[in-house]
Amino acid sequence: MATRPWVNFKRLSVRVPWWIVMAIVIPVAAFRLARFVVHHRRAIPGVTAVLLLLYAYLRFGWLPLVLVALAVAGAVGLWAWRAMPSCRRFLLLPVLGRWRGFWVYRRQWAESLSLSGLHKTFDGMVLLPRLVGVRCREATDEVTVRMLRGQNPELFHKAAVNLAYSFGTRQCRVFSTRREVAPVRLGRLAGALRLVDRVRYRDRPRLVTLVFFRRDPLTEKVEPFEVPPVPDFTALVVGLREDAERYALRLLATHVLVAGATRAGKGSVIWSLIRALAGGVASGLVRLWVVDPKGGMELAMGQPMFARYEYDDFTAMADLFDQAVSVMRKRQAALRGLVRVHTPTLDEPLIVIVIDEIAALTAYLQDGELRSRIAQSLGLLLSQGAGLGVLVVAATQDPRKETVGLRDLFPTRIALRLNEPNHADLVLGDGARDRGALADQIPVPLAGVGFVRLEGHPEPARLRFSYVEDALIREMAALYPAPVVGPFPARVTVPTSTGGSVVPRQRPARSTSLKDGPLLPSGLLDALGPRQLTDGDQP
Ligand SMILES: Nc1ncnc2c1ncn2[C@@H]1O[C@H](COP(=O)(O)OP(=O)(O)OP(=O)(O)O)[C@@H](O)[C@H]1O
Repeated sequence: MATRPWVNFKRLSVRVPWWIVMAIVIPVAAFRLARFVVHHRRAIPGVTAVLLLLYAYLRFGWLPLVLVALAVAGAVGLWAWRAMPSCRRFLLLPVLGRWRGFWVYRRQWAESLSLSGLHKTFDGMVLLPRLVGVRCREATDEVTVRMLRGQNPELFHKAAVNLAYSFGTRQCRVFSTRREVAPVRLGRLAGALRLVDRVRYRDRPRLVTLVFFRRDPLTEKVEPFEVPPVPDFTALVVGLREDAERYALRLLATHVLVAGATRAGKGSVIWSLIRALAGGVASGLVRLWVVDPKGGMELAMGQPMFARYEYDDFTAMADLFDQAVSVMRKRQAALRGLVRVHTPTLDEPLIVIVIDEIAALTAYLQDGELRSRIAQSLGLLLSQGAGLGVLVVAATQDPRKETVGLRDLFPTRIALRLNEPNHADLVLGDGARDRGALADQIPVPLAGVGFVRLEGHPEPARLRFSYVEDALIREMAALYPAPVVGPFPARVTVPTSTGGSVVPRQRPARSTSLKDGPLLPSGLLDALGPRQLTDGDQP
């Protein structure tokens, strides 16, 4: 016998007047859509595409949608197969940015910012910083935020950790200036483009950029980069930044101090830099004067690349610095009134003095007379040598003033793993640690990871220097030996992996005059400007 239902829903149902519902829903939906499009003009192509697909579906059914989906998937697959980098840059990362902007950031914005203490109350209203845009990079999400009136970037620095965890990441860095800098414009339209750039890249103090890390690209060892035949002293690629972009060090007219606890990877900074300069070393445009006071433990393998190499005789080291001062003085006399920055040429090359442990010369050296002689010469070089093409690149384990009294004379400073929390401020300047340079928290296995100040950015950037293995150093030494020239010939033997030593092939230096023009890349010539070239030079 059929059982009757307990409740007969059909009898309870009410007839819906659909025409009334549609008369309300359609205008409301149209109005909201129009408002969305007005507020998000960039979404117009997407909205148009969705409306067209909807129309196609209503008119012709599923088939057109399936065909469009197949065509789009095929085109994207082909693009990714043939040119993955451009596909990532122009399609995949922007799409990811849209998605994460909507799903991760906008959806949780009010809650996360309020709970992180970044809201304010005014006139009975709760105000929140405005999310301006989200851009995905290889490893990071860059979220641009307009601060409220009465806020400054320091508030965001303090809230950075809370923000990171609120949005499901472990690390958030706050930058108060633009992440990207205006490109160097060359060619016919350069003038007009520079004008556009001045507007486009103008300073906007009320915007901060929150950089959230989806993954840390610095946990993997960074492979050495290719050796440029002509080094660009304004941009020597030596490492990888936390946003997975290459880090280029500007060596032109600066001195570099590398500070790091023992086994922090100071050697990898020096070798990455030497590798980036190797092309210039072989051509004679760069001369490396190397001082290795730890008895040649760190740098001996690259000896053929060095125009001068001192590792056991402290008097010879002091002489080397004195000779560097006299080169500097000669250049001063020759260039006085003509240029402000020396342009390296084969006759007047860039002299880079590399010191593996500067404290061994300025603090630990027992002979007080020699120590003060070295300190005086170094002081002169550091205060006057940069513009004259006599540069100092020094490493130290201890960045305190007692050990490196000349610390503040190094304009470019790199902090690797450090022993004390306050050492980051000593190296990178006051407040660096508060702005994210947690150099004392770099794990021991992450050798070669450190912080630097990028030009124009108050917040330090995190990066990892490339690791140049011993075998590659030997190969570099054989491929890019310094040309033999007087008056300071290098004492050259290369230790081999089997314990013996060889004398590498060395080429005589090619003499040139200023008439041949400096062997510099166009980017550097542009940076130096036409005033820096003497009459006979051909850029
Ligand atoms: N950039 C790097 N990437 C990966 N591993 C590295 C890197 N730099 C150094 N290392 C590892 O850390 C070890 C110590 O490196 P390195 O000798 O350069 O440190 P250091 O700071 O110069 O040491 P010391 O204070 O003894 O002079 C190396 O043997 C290597 O295994």
